[in-house]
Amino acid sequence: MKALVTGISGFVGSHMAEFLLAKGVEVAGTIRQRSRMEHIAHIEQDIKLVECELRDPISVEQMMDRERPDLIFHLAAQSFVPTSWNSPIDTIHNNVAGQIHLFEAIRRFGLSTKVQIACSSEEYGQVEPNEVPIREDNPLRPLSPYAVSKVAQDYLAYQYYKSYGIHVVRTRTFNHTGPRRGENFVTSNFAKQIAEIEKGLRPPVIHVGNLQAKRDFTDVRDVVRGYWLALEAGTPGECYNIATGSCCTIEEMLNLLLSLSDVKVDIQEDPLRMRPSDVEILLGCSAKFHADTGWKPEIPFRQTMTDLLNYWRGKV
Ligand SMILES: C[C@H]1O[C@H](OP(=O)(O)OP(=O)(O)OC[C@H]2O[C@@H](n3cnc4c(=O)[nH]c(N)nc43)[C@H](O)[C@@H]2O)[C@@H](O)[C@@H](O)C1=O
Repeated sequence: MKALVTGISGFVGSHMAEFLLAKGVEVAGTIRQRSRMEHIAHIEQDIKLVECELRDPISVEQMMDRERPDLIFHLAAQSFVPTSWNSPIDTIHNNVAGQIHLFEAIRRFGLSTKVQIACSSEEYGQVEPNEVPIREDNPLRPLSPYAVSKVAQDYLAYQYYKSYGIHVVRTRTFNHTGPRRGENFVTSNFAKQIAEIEKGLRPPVIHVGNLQAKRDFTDVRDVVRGYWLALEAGTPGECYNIATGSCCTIEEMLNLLLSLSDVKVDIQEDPLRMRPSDVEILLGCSAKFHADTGWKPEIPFRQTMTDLLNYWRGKV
C-alpha cells in the first residue's frame, strides 16, 4: 500500500507521514523547492520526497504517472486565514488549482486512488447560535477568501465523485494544533511568546488579537488518525466533521497556556491581529464521522497544549 501526502513537510503533513510509517505504509510526499524540511528531517530516510508544484498541471501529471499511489492525503494548502485577505487570488489559485490537477491526473491515468480532501470548519463561517454544535448539513456561509477556497475544494471533490466516480472523502476539520504548529496560528503564537518570555527573550507582554472567538481544538495526532480512518471506512463522496464537540474562547486557551507556566504577563491587544471578519464560533458535531469510522478524539486539550508549549521551549 502506497500513500502520497501532499504538503508532507508541513505541520499536518509531517504528522500524517509519521502515522503512516507507524502503520507500515509506503510513504511518498510532495515538496516544493522552497519547502522547509525541519518537520520531516527525522523521517527523511524513511519516505520518498517528490518535488512537485501542484499549481502546475504538467508537474502534477508527471508526478502522478511516476507514483500512482493507492491513497492520497491532500493536505497541501495556503492555510492561514489572514494571508487570504492580503492575496485572495493566490489562496484561491493555490488551493483550488492544485486539487483539480490531482483529480485530472487520476482521471487521465485511470487510477483507483482513494483521496482524502482536507476541507475546513471555516467553510461554515457565519454560524447562528442555534446551529451549534455544527453538523455537516449546516449552510456554508464562508467569511474569508480562505474559507471560499475550501468550499470550492469541498464541492469540487463532491463533483468529481459524482461525475467520474473518483473515491473522495471530504474531511471538514475544525481547529487543530500540537507540536510543529506554525507560529502564525494562535495556539502556537501564544505558546511561543510564553516560551520566549520564560527565557527572558522578550518583555512579559503577550500580544493578542480577538480573544472572544470560540474554537473547537483537536490534537493534530487525533486528526491524522481521522484522515486515515476516513479513507479506510468513510463513504466515498461524503463529507465529515472532525471535531471534539467542545470549544473554548481564545482567552480561555491563553489562560490554560499561562497556567502551564510560571510567568506573570500583561495582555496587550494588537490591532494588526484583528480580522476584517472573524468567525465567532466554530463548535463541531462529529457524530456522523464517529458512526461511520469509529473515530473519536483521544488526546485531552491540556495535554496538547502542554506538548505545544514544550515544543516551543525546545526551540526558542
Ligand atoms: C479550521 C481552521 O483553523 C485555522 O484557522 P483560524 O481559526 O483562523 O486559526 P488561527 O489560529 O489563526 O485563529 C484562531 C482564532 O484566534 C483568534 N486570534 C486571537 N488572537 C490571535 C493572534 O494573535 N493570532 C492569530 N493567528 N489568531 C488570533 C483569531 O481571530 C481566530 O478567531 C486554520 O488551521 C485554518 O486553516 C482552518 O482551516
